[in-house]
Amino acid sequence: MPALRVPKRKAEPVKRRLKKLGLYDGKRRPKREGEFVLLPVIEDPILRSLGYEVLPSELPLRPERQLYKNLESVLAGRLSEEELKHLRRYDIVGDIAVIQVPRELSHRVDDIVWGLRKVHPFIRVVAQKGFHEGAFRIREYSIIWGERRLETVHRENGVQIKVDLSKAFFNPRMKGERYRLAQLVRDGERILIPFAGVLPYALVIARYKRVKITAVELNREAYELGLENIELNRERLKGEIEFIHGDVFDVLPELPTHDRVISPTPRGVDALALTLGRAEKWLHYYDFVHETDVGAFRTRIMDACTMLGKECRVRVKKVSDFKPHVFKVCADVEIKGK
Ligand SMILES: C[S@@+](CC[C@H](N)C(=O)[O-])C[C@H]1O[C@@H](n2cnc3c(N)ncnc32)[C@H](O)[C@@H]1O
Repeated sequence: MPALRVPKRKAEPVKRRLKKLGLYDGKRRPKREGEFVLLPVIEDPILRSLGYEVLPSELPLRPERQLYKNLESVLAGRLSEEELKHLRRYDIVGDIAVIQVPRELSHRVDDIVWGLRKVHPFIRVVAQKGFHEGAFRIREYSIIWGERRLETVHRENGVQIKVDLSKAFFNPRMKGERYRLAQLVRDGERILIPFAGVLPYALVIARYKRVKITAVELNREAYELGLENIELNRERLKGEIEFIHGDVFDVLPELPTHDRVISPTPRGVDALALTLGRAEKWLHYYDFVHETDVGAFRTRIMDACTMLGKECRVRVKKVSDFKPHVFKVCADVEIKGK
C-alpha cells in the first residue's frame, strides 16, 4: 500500500488536503521517519502530481482496524465475500463484545459469534447494540450469546472502569481522546468535568496527574458506578476526584471557576456558554458537527468568548466519525485573558 513522504512540518496541511481529495487512508497509521512523515494514502494517479515522493510502505493498521481484520480473516472461510463486506466494526468493553448486525448478515449471527470468540477467547457476552436513548444516552442492547449481563470491568489507560451498559453511557472508542487530554493537563490544575458519566475522563486524568477534579453527573446509576470506580482505582490515582450528583445546569452556576473544563456534552445539548463561563484557562468542548459546519461551530465558540469578554484561541479537532458526514469534534479553547 502506498504512502506519501512529506516533511514533518507539512504533514498536517498535506493530510488535510489528502482527506479533502478522498485519498487519505484512515485505516492505517502515519509513521515518523526522521524529519519526514509517511502518510497512508489510497492508490491514485493524482498522488504523483502532489509534489511528494510516493513509496510502497507497510504502514500498520490502526488497532481497531487490525481487530476487525482479524475477525474478517477468521470468518473468511464461513462467509462469502459479499457477506464479509457487510461486517461492521465492533467494540470490546471488558469481557463483552458489542456488535451491530446489519440486515444482510442477520442469518449469520452464529458465525459472527463464533468468529468473535475465536479472536477474543476471553469474552463472556456478545451483545447487539441499538441506538442511544434519552438524556442519559443509554443504548438499547440485546444479548445474543453468553451470560445475561451488561455489567463488566473495562481496562483502559491504566485504570479499571466498572460499567453497566444497560444503565449508563460508556464509549471505549474515546480511549485515545482521554489519553490526549491527560497529556495536556499539568500537575496542580483544578479541573471541572460536567456530564461525567461513570468517570472515564476523570479517572484517566487523575491516574497520571496530581490534580483536583470536580465531576458532575445526573444519572443516579452512572453516579453510583463512578463512586465505585473511584474506590476501584484509589491506589492508582495521583489526583483527587470529587463527584457531585446533580444537573449540570443547576450545579455549575454554583461552582467556582476552574483552570480547565472538559465537557463531553451529550448530543443535542447546548452547554457552551455555561461551561465557558466556568473555565479560566482551557475549555475542551465536545459536539457533533456536520463536515460543512466546522467553520460555523468555531465561529459560534468565538462569539461565545466575545459575549463573555474572553479573548480565546480555538482549535477544532475531529475526534471520531459519528455518521456519514457528521463528526464528533472537540473544540480546544485556550482562554488568553479578559
Ligand atoms: C455523552 S455522555 C458522556 C459520559 C462520560 N463523560 C463518558 O465519556 O463516558 C453524557 C453524560 O451526561 C449525562 N447528563 C445528561 N444530561 C445531564 C445533565 N443535565 N446534568 C448532568 N449530567 C447529564 C448523561 O447521563 C451521560 O452520562
